[in-house]
Amino acid sequence: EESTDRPTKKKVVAVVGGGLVGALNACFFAKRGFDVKVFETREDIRQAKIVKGRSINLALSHRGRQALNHVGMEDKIVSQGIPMHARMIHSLSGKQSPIPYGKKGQYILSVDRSNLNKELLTAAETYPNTKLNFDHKLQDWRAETGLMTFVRSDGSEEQIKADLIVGCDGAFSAIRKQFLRRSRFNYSQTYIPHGYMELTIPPINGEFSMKPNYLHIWPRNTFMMIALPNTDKTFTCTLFMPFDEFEKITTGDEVIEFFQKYFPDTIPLIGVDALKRDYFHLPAQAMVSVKCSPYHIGDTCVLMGDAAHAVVPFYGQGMNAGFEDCIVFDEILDQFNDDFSVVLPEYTRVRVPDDHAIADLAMYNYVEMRAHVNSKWFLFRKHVDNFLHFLMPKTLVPLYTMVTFTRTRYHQALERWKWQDKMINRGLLFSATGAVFGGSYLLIKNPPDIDKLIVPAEKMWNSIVALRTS
Ligand SMILES: Cc1cc2nc3c(=O)[nH]c(=O)nc-3n(C[C@H](O)[C@H](O)[C@H](O)COP(=O)(O)OP(=O)(O)OC[C@H]3O[C@@H](n4cnc5c(N)ncnc54)[C@H](O)[C@@H]3O)c2cc1C
Ligand SMILES: Cc1cnn(-c2ccc(OCc3ccccc3)c(C(=O)O)c2)c1-c1ccc(Cl)c(F)c1
Repeated sequence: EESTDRPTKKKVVAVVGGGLVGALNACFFAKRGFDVKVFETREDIRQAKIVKGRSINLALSHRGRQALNHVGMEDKIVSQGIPMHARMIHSLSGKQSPIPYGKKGQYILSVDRSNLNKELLTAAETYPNTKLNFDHKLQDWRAETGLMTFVRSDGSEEQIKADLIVGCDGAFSAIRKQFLRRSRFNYSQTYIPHGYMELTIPPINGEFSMKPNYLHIWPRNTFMMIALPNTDKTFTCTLFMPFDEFEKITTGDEVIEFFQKYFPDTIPLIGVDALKRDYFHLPAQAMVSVKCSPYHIGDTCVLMGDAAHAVVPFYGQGMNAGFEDCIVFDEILDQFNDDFSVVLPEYTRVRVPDDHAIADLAMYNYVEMRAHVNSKWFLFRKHVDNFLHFLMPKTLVPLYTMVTFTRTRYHQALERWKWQDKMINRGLLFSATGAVFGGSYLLIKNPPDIDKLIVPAEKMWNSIVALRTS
């Protein structure tokens, strides 16, 4: 007779990848009472000296904050971040133009990547039902049995079985490899021609050398640079540029010549010697966009974070989307009482359209900024967005606002933006037609002295053309 008082054995959830999403996911699953085992290929970064390579700071916005809030981490992480209330657009002449994101409370946060990862790992470790296993690299796994093989840095192997495997092992996921061998698994990856490189703006006399509470942007069409503030009063600049442009610059003098031409105001801020040194410190890094579906296999495995959807960083949403994955999965676990056989397919059905939408939006931003966006155009577009939103706050919400400051589903934000764009174009068309007919009527009624009209019209046209092309 099965004893009724024996507690049902806790299901084992293996989180592969102890990066930002994996560490947060461990907290989500641990909070639900699962037996959570995290496997991370790297050593414990809380003991390691420096984490090389990846972007040093990130923009945390509403979606990511909501996920942190769910596991009680929002206040801690926000307190260690720096609010950015507006964009600060740097023109070629060095003029700085702030454009607020919107209402008072609407700001994004610059957070340190490594510190965030450490805090989340420590938070996961506070749950008695969570075990962190570092120096565990997933080598292989089997969907049929849920059996995983990990290899250690000493070459030894370890086999682990779990009820659920959560692949949070990033854009080059080893978990996803098994998905690629299966029929009807859709996969696409795109490396963009741009690379990125990080540079540092040090403090001046112990103080920030630029206004700290801004997302600093130098939009130069093909070349773009951003700077996010750090708590040590430095800024981390990220230079985005085509690889073949990076490759043309081979000497320190050529670096200075390039910055003199495109980002002259940053030379005294970064420093000539530092610029010459840091530019050659690490090679430019690649950026890849990965889309796939389904996100699950049976009731055994699910992909989340960059393992499911790596996006180009031109919307500052990759981590926020991965963090939101955790909330969505948790909500579906609630809905279907932790029944993985129902939860996993439902997660794919609900989440794939949204993660694909943000991947498309990020790529769209990249293409749009690369092609059209210099500082004048950036300012014009954002002021138009803010003006239209001011006129009709409920009807016309800027896409950036929906994506960054709400939890509007990404695919619905995209659809709404397309609808709004159509309305604005129709509106512009309607008012232009009205102006033409109305103007013609007035002209016929009382013809003006045409010579006085040509000059201002030409000036207006030239300024519009200049906006688009200079
Ligand atoms: C230049 C740049 C700027 C960015 N800026 C922003 C931003 O401003 N805002 C934002 O929201 N996002 C930003 N992102 C995106 C963000 O960095 C990623 O979306 C986020 O790091 C994804 O987290 P993740 O945990 O899914 O993957 P990762 O952070 O890649 O973590 C994966 C983890 O899995 C581990 N791992 C890998 N393979 C294995 C294996 N076989 N076995 C075990 N462990 C393994 C890795 O060591 C790593 O710890 C940016 C990205 C870049 C490149
Ligand atoms: C890290 C982070 C967080 N958010 N954003 C972001 C992205 C795009 C934006 O507008 C696109 C646009 C401006 C003007 C016209 C069309 C589109 C805005 C904005 O509206 O301020 C903010 C970034 C970011 C990341 C990389 C680059 Cl290169 C960059 F410039 C900013």
